[in-house]
This record gives sequence, structure tokens and C-alpha cells, in this order.
Amino acid sequence: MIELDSPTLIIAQAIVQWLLAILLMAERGMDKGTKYWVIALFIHGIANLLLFSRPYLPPVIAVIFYNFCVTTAFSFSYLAFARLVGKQAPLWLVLFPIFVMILTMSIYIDDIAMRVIFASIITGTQLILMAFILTRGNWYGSEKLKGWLMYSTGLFGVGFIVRALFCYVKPELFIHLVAKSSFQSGLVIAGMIYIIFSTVVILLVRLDRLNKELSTLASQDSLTGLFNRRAFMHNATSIIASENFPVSVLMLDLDNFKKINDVHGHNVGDTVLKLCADALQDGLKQYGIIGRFGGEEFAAILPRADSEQALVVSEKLRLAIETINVNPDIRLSISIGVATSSSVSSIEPLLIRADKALYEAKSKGRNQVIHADLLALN
Ligand SMILES: Nc1nc2c(ncn2[C@@H]2O[C@H](COP(=O)(O)OP(=O)(O)OP(=O)(O)O)[C@@H](O)[C@H]2O)c(=O)[nH]1
Repeated sequence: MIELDSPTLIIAQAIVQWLLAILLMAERGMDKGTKYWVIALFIHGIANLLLFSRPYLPPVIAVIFYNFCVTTAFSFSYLAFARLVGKQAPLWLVLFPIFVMILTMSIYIDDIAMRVIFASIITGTQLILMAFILTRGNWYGSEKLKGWLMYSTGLFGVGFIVRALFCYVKPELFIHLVAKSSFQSGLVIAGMIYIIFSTVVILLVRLDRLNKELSTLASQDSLTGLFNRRAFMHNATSIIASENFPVSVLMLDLDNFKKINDVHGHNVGDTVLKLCADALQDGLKQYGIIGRFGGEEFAAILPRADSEQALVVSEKLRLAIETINVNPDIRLSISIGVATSSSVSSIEPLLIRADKALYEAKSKGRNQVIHADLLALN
């Protein structure tokens, strides 16, 4: 039967680290942060293998190369954590601990207590820096997960610093304690739990980020960056459901856009669409939301805007399009149909009325704003 003594656990930890690394590598399109974490796991595994084989290895490999592996693995872990919050770690912060570790291990190759003190200070500092970097930048994921990852990493870091102090004050007691298998086994098990936990957190954060990217892609018009029809309808429905009355809806359509495509080409047409979308969004920012319905047609909803206010905003938008200067041969204009209501239960009737008003604006010569209420009067 396999006993849970520390050498067995150390090998088990190496296997867990390599398995986790292989599992992460199976993911398609690994991002940089995950790559760094995979490298860290692999190197940590090598370090554990060296620790396991320590009695059979020459001191240079058993001590110096082992500690080099540990520090390098934590440097890569730091890089991975920095990426989790969208930051890039400075190179010196990655290389400096490795340099100090090799130097101190070489100097104190025959002094186990000093080796433990320096190795613990370096590892502890690296872990504390890993916890600290999580407080910077932007975290995409649950705050609870961030808290757990930050505190467990920081706690491990502080644990290593305490270990250094303990070893400095009572080296003989410390070495006796470390040699005791149950204490050592406990440390290895805690390390293993931490590694599995942090790998899961890294995966969950990545999943969260991918989800956010997907939902942005699903709601955005790829050319203009405005809401697409589906997302606009969803948002407009929420605005109406919250009874932000009176509510006004605008249907907006660029005039003679086909001519721009025909004369200047599709690429210029695309540029015009982007410029117009930016101008419309800019002009509407504080009043409501806008979406691209397709082609050169847009729709906007203005919560808590009566007819008068909607007409003022629409006129502002019409003028904004007129002043766009793509090139001297292109004169832009837009026709806008407006509809207002104080008690609708869905956006569809408003869209139909605004569309009728837009049709009227087009047939009356374009480049104008017409409110649906005027149609009813005629
Ligand atoms: N460049 C570009 N053109 C597009 C895009 N989507 C639709 N179009 C073009 O937009 C043009 C719309 O033409 P029409 O519906 O006749 O409208 P119009 O020329 O603006 O005329 P009015 O609306 O009556 O003023 C068509 O030529 C479409 O090919 C796009 O994403 N990019």
C-alpha cells in the first residue's frame, strides 16, 4: 500500500501539476496568462521531482537547480496573475528573484538554515507580490473568487516569511520540525489544494471573460459598434417595461446612400456609415440609446422625452450628419421619423408610427425631421 509520507505526496503533487498543465494546454486559443500558468505548473512539477530525488542528486542540482526551478515557477505565476488583471509584469521583477535565489543558494550551499531563510524570504515575497498585483488593474470575474485567490496567495506568502523568521530564531527546532513527516506532509497537501484552487480560478476567470466577449459580439453591429437590431430591441423593451414615459422613438435613414456606394465604392460607404454612427451616438449619448437596424437605417429610443424634446434632439442629430465632412464631393443628410407615447406596452407600435413618419420625410424631399403626430393631423 502507498503511504501518504511526504516523498509520495511530493510526487503526487508533481503529477497533479503536470496533469493540470496538460489539461489547460488542451484548451483552444490559450491566452498569454494561461500559457504562463502552464509553464509555471510544469516547472513546479520539475522542482518537485528534484525534491523527491534529492538524496540521490549532487548538491548543485539538488539545491541550486531545485531552488532555481521554484523561483522561476513563481515568476511565471506572477506573470500569469498580472495577466489575470490585464497587466504586464516588469521584466526585472521576474528575473531579479531568480538571480538572488541562485546567488544566495550558491553562497550558502553548505548552510541549510541560511538556505531555508533566503529561499523562504524570496518565495514569500514572490507570493505577496502575486497577491498584491491582483489588487491592481481590472478583474473580470466574481469578486469573491478574487478575494479567495488574493488572501490564500498572500497567506502562503506570509507563511513563508514566518518560516524564514522561525528558522532565523530557532534553526535547530525548525529543522527538526520540517524533518517530521506529518508537518511536511501537511505543507505539501496545503500546497496541492492551493495549486488546484488557483488553476480552477484562472479557468473560471477566463470563462467569464470569454462569456463577456461573446455577449458583446452578439449584441454589437460589427461595422459601427452600435447595438444591433436584437440588442436594441431588448434594451428598448426594458425601457418601456420600466414605464419611462413619455417615451419617444426615432427611425433614422441616411439619404441617397446608394449613390455614395455607387460613385465612391463600398469602402467609402462603410466609412460614411461609421462616421454617421459615431455622430449619432455622440449626439444621443445623454438622451437615449441607438442601434443599427441594417443598411443605412438606425433606430433610437429616448426615455422620458416628450414630442417637443424628441424633435429638438432629432434636429440636432440631423444637423450633426450634415456637418460631417468625408470629402468635398460627398454631402450627407439624414431623414428622421419620430413617434411619442405616454402609455405603450411594447415598442412595435411606436416603431411602426416612426417608420411612417420617416417615409413621409423621405417623400417630402429628405433631410428633415417629421413627427408621427403631424401625420395624424393631416
Ligand atoms: N457600404 C455599405 N453599404 C451598405 C451596407 N448595408 C447596406 N448598404 C447599401 O445601402 C444602400 C441602401 O440603398 P437604398 O435602400 O436604395 O437607400 P438610399 O440610397 O439611401 O435612398 P433613400 O433611403 O431613399 O434616401 C444599398 O446600396 C445597400 O447596398 C453596408 O454595410 N455598407
